[in-house]
Amino acid sequence: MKYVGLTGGIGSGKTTVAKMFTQLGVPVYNSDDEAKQLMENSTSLKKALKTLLGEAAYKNERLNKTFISDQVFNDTSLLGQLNSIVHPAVRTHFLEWSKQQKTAYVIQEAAIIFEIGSQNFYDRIILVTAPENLRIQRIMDRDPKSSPTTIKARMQNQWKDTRKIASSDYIIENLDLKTTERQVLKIHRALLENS
Ligand SMILES: CC(C)(COP(=O)(O)OP(=O)(O)OC[C@H]1O[C@@H](n2cnc3c(N)ncnc32)[C@H](O)[C@@H]1O)[C@@H](O)C(=O)NCCC(=O)NCCS
Ligand SMILES: Nc1ncnc2c1ncn2[C@@H]1O[C@H](COP(=O)(O)OP(=O)(O)OP(=O)(O)O)[C@@H](O)[C@H]1O
Repeated sequence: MKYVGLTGGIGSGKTTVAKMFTQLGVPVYNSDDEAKQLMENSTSLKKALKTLLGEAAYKNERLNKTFISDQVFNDTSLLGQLNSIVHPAVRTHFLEWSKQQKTAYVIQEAAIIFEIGSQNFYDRIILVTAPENLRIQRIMDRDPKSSPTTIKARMQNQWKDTRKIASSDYIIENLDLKTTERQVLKIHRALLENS
């Protein structure tokens, strides 16, 4: 079974693309969602996060996402420490999940792959791109609580597309959905042929 990484900056359209692969029968692991599950349900992760960020990291045992975001996306060192607690747990969980899949390849959707040096873990990497101003607009339309400032704070902690393109196997320029769908189908066929 091949491991395919699906990455892209905030608002590029990873989840939109992931859903297209799901419709083709490909199992997709959503790292953002699974990380949050683990951060809320694993006793050891909760303990480590409270030690790192303080008790305010949780509110009624649920992740205090606004508090954590305000802390880490403006402090590279703190974000690095959070990543080093959460990402190994996500990797272990992803590998367990993969064992239950029966397809030629599985996809791990993850916002940061190159940034944490995990590109060599994957057999192939798909990068979703879109212009930065369009990405900001999409996030603001999706989440009224967001602002250009909070979105740019996350972007500051992600590589620019130009840097990621060189090391990716497939690039999806996600502008109009029909063209994106066609690109997804082409990549799916190529991945099946090569497996
Ligand atoms: C800070 C948290 C609680 C904010 O939750 P929220 O629901 O607002 O955002 P969500 O997790 O859905 O992420 C949305 C987008 O933010 C950006 N983002 C999230 N984590 C990171 C990160 N560690 N580095 C850079 N960008 C990130 C990505 O573009 C991502 O797609 C959450 O993002 C988090 O815990 N991040 C650190 C752990 C992590 O890296 N998770 C990602 C999967 S491994
Ligand atoms: N080609 C497109 N045309 C119009 N809207 C789009 C397109 N692609 C994505 N969107 C919309 O933009 C928003 C962001 O897309 P999506 O959630 O797929 O991005 P993401 O990269 O997974 O975001 P995040 O980084 O926050 O996890 C969503 O509301 C989605 O419906």
